[in-house]
Amino acid sequence: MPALTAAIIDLDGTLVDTLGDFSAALAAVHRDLGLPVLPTEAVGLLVGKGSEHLIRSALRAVGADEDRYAAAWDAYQHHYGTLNGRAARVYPGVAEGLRALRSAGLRLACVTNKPAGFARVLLEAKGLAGAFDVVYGGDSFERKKPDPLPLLRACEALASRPAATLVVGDSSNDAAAARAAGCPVVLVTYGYNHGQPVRNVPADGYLETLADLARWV
Ligand SMILES: O=C(O)COP(=O)(O)O
Ligand SMILES: [Mg+2]
Repeated sequence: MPALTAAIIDLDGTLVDTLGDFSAALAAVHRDLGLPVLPTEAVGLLVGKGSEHLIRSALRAVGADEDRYAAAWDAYQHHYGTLNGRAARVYPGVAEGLRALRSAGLRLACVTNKPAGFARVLLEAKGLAGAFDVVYGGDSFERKKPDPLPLLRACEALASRPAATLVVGDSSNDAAAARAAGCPVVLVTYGYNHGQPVRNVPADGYLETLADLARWV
């Protein structure tokens, strides 16, 4: 691997455990619509492919009609906006890992499938915003991860070649986007990964915590 000049880090399941926020917001949506509420573990299997996917999959999981989607989307914007960050916790080792990358001179981007507005508010609330040169969300470009587009745009913004830009994520979605963009990728072992064992996803390495990033720079 060439010397790294930048890193692109995923948000949900990598920097912050947001499952409590997702679960509370979806529960409020389903209550508003008079639908059954999904247990948190079931929500965890649906996180990582953006809000549209999450809302649609949750409706499908409780047997609701497709035509409830527009109302569910509006309710979700409201509830997630209100609850954003409340039940979310920064994972152990994150502050240390980000410090190691910054002190090695790397430029940093946060690229998530979460809408950019929600992502920026969450990073700010958790004291992580200052670490990042740019933050992009699932609504920043025409396509989201696993498409490589958001990662390629982040490389441009950071003036870093993909081969010298390390992607750090928690799911097959991050790995597929990184591979397609030509970026090396490491995956954390504590995230969501759609409920599948993350070590089955091909990657350049696996991290117990982001503090292990010190070995990569
Ligand atoms: O699906 C989401 O909203 C969040 O996904 P992320 O893992 O890309 O941050
Ligand atoms: Mg993630």
